[in-house]
Amino acid sequence: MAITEILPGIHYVGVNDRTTTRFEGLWSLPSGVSYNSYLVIGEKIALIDTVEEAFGSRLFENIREVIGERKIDYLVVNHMEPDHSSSIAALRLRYPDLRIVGNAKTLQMIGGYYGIGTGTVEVGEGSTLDLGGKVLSFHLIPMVHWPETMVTWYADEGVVFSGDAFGTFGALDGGITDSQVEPERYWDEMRRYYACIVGKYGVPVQKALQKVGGLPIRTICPTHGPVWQREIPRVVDLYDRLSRYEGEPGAVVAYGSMYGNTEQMAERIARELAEAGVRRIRVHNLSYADPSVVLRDVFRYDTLVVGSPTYNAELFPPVEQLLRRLEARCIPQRNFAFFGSFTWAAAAVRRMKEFSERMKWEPVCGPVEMKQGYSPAMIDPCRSLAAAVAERVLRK
Ligand SMILES: Cc1cc2nc3c(=O)[nH]c(=O)nc-3n(C[C@H](O)[C@H](O)[C@H](O)COP(=O)(O)O)c2cc1C
Repeated sequence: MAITEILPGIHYVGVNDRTTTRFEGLWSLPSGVSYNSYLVIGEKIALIDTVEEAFGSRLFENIREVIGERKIDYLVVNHMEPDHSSSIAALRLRYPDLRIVGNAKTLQMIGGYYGIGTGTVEVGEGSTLDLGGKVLSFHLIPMVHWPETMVTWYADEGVVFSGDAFGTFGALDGGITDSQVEPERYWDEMRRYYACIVGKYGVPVQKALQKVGGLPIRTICPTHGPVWQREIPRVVDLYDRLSRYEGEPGAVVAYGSMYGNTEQMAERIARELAEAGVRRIRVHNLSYADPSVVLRDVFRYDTLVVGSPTYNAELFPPVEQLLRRLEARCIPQRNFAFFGSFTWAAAAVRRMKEFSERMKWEPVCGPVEMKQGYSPAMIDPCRSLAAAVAERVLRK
């Protein structure tokens, strides 16, 4: 079997990106990201998805290494986000007879992005494509996380080409399948990818899981990260819990602070949480923390405590940004508590109360509001807030 052959006639031809610093211009990539693409070889050859345009020549080399001068007959486009579709135009130039397979929404987007309107094959829910010896079928999973998204299913081997579903950040350091890599390295990266990229779409992900969950899957080929075989139960369970927004017992304390006074409240609250028996506590100073890590932790844990100074009669901007991101992700439930500070006219605590009302998160207890500097007088109120939060975290 060739080095890239995952299963007979199915090859990994994706690439690693270790140079882009921010995915979507937003989310950090401390250990890179892979753009996965797969060749399915029957009597005819299909390529499933492409890679980010800047890495197109490497994709073409990888394809050539597997099939030499043979032609690709079909490109199946599961997902149109440009990190997977932006090599389509170059691929078409290289293989002019290539037919592009996608659903109606996909084909419309291919026209809009790449000006391609000919040599296409439109498929819908349950359509099949016979490669001669290998039959692929297509199943729509809209809004995971774009409207045109679909998965490709190869029933004979139980392989689902799942697009971004079940994907992770993190380049593939040598290994391709989960038995060739250390899976532990990827769980936090899967959470971070989910929270940043897919997080808003819990309901469509649940629908997709119900649809795909009915298939006897033995291999998941996502568009980012390892190919899943051994770890499928864990991967599906993680996606299920993330898309139900189910947090594990644990508390995130996220705060902003200019001069350290609100920070001292945060430190006190975290210490009191630990004293009360909470073991999983993650404290983030929002001016410095990586926003993708904060989002990951909020998705992971069931409790969130937020602190903010008043800043020009509003929340401190990094706190405001976090709360907006949480609102955008429609997280239905978290144990929530908040604290804040001001010097002459308070606003931060009021804004956080309004946030909890918009989210329909019933706060665990009343807020702690501090006027001017931190002093020992703040210890008791911080302890009371932490006690109420700890009781909720430990109740499970
Ligand atoms: C640029 C700026 C704007 C501020 N705006 C307000 C305000 O509108 N109302 C208020 O009561 N305090 C205001 N403050 C005072 C801060 O709220 C106060 O310094 C802060 O709560 C102390 O917390 P910290 O030490 O954690 O930064 C402002 C401070 C700065 C530096």
